Parts: sequence; C-alpha cells; structure tokens
Amino acid sequence: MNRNDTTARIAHVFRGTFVHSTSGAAVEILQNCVLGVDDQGKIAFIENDRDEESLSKLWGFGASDIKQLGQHEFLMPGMVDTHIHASQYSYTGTALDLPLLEWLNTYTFPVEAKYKDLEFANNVYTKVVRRTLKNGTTTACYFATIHTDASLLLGELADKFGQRALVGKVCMDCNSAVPQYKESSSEFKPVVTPRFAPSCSSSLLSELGEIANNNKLHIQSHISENKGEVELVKTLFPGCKSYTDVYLKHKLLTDRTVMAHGCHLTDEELEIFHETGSAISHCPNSNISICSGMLNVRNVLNHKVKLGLGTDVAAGYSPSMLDAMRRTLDTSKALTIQDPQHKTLSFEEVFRLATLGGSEALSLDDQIGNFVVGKDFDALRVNVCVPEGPIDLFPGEGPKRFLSYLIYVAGRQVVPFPDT
Ligand SMILES: O=c1[nH]c(=O)c2nc[nH]c2[nH]1
Ligand SMILES: [Zn+2]
Repeated sequence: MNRNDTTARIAHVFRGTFVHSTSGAAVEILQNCVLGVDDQGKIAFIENDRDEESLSKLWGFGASDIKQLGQHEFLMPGMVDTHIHASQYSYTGTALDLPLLEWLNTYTFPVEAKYKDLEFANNVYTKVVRRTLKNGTTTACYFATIHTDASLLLGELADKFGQRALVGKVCMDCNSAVPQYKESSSEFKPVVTPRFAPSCSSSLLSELGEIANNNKLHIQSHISENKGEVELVKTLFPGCKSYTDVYLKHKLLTDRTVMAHGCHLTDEELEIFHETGSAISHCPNSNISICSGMLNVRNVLNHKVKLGLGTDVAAGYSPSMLDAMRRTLDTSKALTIQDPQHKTLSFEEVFRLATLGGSEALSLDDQIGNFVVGKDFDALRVNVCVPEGPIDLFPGEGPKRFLSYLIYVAGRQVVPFPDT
C-alpha cells in the first residue's frame, strides 16, 4: 500500500461490494472492500477493508467519511454506449418497418435536417443526455448531424449533465434522397464522423482520414450493417477489395476508430481490424429491429478485435445499455440455435463488453472501464432491492445473482440531477 501523490486529498470513500471486469476475469466481485476517490475524481485506492485503519491514517479520512453500501447494493463501472445517434432520439420506438437504406431516406434524413434549428436540437439533445444518464450510460459516443452549432450544443449539454461524451458532427456530401441534407466540402470543421461510405465521396473520406491522422482524433462510422449496403459499396468503390478496404485506403482505420455493426464482415476483414487496432460497436437491437443481420461477437473476439456495445438509437428502439446487453445475449443464443457449435456468450462476458470492452473500443481504457487505481471514478451505485422495484430477492443470494438480476430483470439506478 503506497501513497505516491501526497498532494491529492480524499473526497469520497465507499465501503462494500464492487463488481467490475478485468482482462483476466469477465466479472470480478470484490467484497468487503474500501475504495477512495481523490479530489481530482480519480481512484486513489481499492483495498480489503481489513486495511481500513492504515488507509485512513495514510489518506487522512475518518470513519464518519465512509459511505457504507447496503446489503443489496454494489458499485459497478458506468456503462459505455459506443454508438448512439442523439439526433434520432425524437423518433425512438417508431419507424422500424424498413431496411437500412430505405429507412435512412424515409425517416432519418428528413428528421436530421431539422437540426439547423437550435431550439429543436436543444430540446432533443437535453432529453437524450438525461435519458441515457438515467439508464446508467456515463460515457456515450454520439453521432449528431451535419450542423456544427447543434453538434457543439450536444457536447455542452453532455458536459452540463455530467456525461462523458464523444460527439461527432456527421460528415456527408452525397445524398440524393434528401438533397438539402448534405454539405459541400468547404464547410467542414475537423470532426471525424464520415456517416458511412455510401454517403461520402472518396475525396471527403481522404480529407477526413488526413484530419484524423494529423490530429490524432477519434473516428466513427458504420460498416457492413446490411447486405444491400455492402453491395452498394462494391458498386460505389469498385477499386476496393472490400468495405473494410474502402476505409483502410482512406486511412480511416486506426486504433482510435470505432465502426458500428460489422454484421457481414469476412474473417479477412476482421484481420484488418485486428492489425489496425480498430474497434467494432455491436448494436444488436438495431441489427434485429431493421433486419440487418446478426453479428457473431464470438468470432470477432476470437480475432482479437476490440468490441463494445451500442444502442444505435433510433434504429435500436431502446436507449438503455441494459437492453443492449440483453439483445447481445439474445443474438448470441440465436446463433447457437442455428449452430450448436457456436459458443454462446455468458452474461458475465456481456457485462464486460458494456463496461471495460466499451472503454477499450473508444480507446478510453486508460481512464475508465473498471476500478483501477489512477482511473476516473466513473461508477453506478446499484440497489437491486428498492421499494416497488422489479426484482424479487430470495434468501441466501449474493452479488453474482444481483448482477444477473440487474442484467436480466433490471434494478433501479438513480441520477440526482441538480434541478429534479
Ligand atoms: O443504423 C444506422 N443508422 C444510421 O443513421 C446510419 N447512417 C448510415 N448507416 C446507418 N446505420
Ligand atoms: Zn448508427
């Protein structure tokens, strides 16, 4: 037990059960532990509570400073939504009757065009940030729209409500369905979110690759979501060997890239993801809702490709990462029904994908994802036994069962917003 940084002071101490993932364990349950948070919001220590006395001397806190977690409570890392369209939140739970390309032209582009109106943007963006926080998403990787002012507003709102957000101003210069909803290259600000290959010219993709590499920026886009889209990309980029090759050739596959979906990627393409350190955001609700495909997560993990989960609102009808976990399990089980040799994902593995996996997919695993000294204290306090809650407990149950209940049945997470 060492205290290297003598200037940091302790702001919070929690005692109780902590549940998180590590590289070696999909779920690690730390019982009877104390966790200290310094005044910079970083985890200062996490130790067994038998060392509490020496810790309190070392860090200068008293017994009355300790927040004791209840018998049915635990702390877990905040969930990471690696792919969500904030601008589509206004029609979540509707418009799921068309496949991807028709869905974009009919529902999505006309709605996204409305974000030139900042009042409209303010209303929807406030709601989506608050809603996702209430659902336990402490980090979100957002697609906004092509409008710079509204995209900046989304970043400000996330900051105001305390959500860590990556915000992408969407870049697209090809749109024949809704021609007013696109931009010309000269208007761009350096935000690296090519919508997907079919709505970007080769010169736009090259420019974005250049900007991202020169400034070491994150990149997000979509890839191989639906078979019609894959065919379209073949005709639009005949010089490229595959959809992955389109992004590779435009220098858009880096270790800060996250590509949504990837349902129809070949093993050869997954190898390129592995080599470049690019990640996949698995969006199972969306994949089923608009009948895009079923990603074989096991195969992606076997290729050692980084993978997180995404809600993909509004092609995904739920903004909840608990839902994303359940749909991930459902898809994995459907793949096992099709092929009994398929090794079904466990709920523990899915928990890791929603937390540590997401942080890796966004290259934020040096800051968040699990309870490690020096990382940000980014946590959810979960109580599986609240009045009128959805979970019925039975004698003798412990934290592992509580975690399973949380994923399958859902506990209640409370976000005390300043004005509610
Ligand atoms: O699910 C999706 N939602 C979108 O908005 C989108 N744009 C391109 N490809 C897409 N896929
Ligand atoms: Zn998407």
